[in-house]
Amino acid sequence: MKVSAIVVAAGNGTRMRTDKKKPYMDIAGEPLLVRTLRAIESSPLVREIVLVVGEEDLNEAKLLVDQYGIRRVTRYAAGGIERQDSVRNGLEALDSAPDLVVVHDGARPFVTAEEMERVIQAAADCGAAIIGTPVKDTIKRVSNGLVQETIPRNDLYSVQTPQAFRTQLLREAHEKAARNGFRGTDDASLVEWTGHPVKIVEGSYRNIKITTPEDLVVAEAFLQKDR
Ligand SMILES: Nc1ccn([C@@H]2O[C@H](COP(=O)(O)OP(=O)(O)OP(=O)(O)O)[C@@H](O)[C@H]2O)c(=O)n1
Ligand SMILES: C[C@](O)(CO)[C@H](O)COP(=O)(O)O
Repeated sequence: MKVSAIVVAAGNGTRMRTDKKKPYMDIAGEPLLVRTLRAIESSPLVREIVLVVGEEDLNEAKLLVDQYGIRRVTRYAAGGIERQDSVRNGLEALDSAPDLVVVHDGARPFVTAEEMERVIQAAADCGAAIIGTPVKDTIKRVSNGLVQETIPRNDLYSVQTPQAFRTQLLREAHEKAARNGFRGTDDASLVEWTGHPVKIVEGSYRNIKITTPEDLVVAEAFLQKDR
């Protein structure tokens, strides 16, 4: 079974509020993107990685990959306006047609080989699988500053990446979404929208997305603890 990964790292990182672009920011001595690529490479199942970065950052990304000896990045693609566009560009850049494709955020450096294996196995069984964790907070729907309702959380999950799919299924979902103007914040939502079931694989609260400055503090604390 051939498995390829698409790592999307072409976002603006606006919520991080720094001059340096988020994937190239240093976290405890190493760029965020390098940490994420190493985490993906720790899975023996992933044979090649397509790295999606901002067009203007292609040279910087290639330099990092060389400098840090990341071996499985075989192709690059330029990012799009939204995450969904970046994934689509990554899909188009895939070398051949792998059996499965795993999409992962460049901003999630704490994914483990074990999580990758479980999500890949689940996708091999049923076509589409994603990592998620049960919601810990109480969730309320709010409108105009007023709580409208409290949503029972016993069946709510916070969804992460990696998300793994049969390649053809993900390609068709992206193509259909593009034709119909459907937008989603993750790849699974496109597949769900086509009517195909998506399996949830229980993940870890450590697999955070580095989004705001507080996340850097948490990330450094995790790394400190692991030393
Ligand atoms: N047009 C985009 C938007 C997002 N991403 C990637 O998708 C992942 C999740 O995005 P997130 O970090 O939430 O968003 P950013 O766009 O990077 O940040 P912000 O929303 O704060 O601008 C990140 O690895 C980001 O680089 C991407 O490749 N292309
Ligand atoms: C795909 C994702 O990581 C799932 O949590 C997330 O939706 C991407 O983040 P964004 O803020 O929607 O770009």
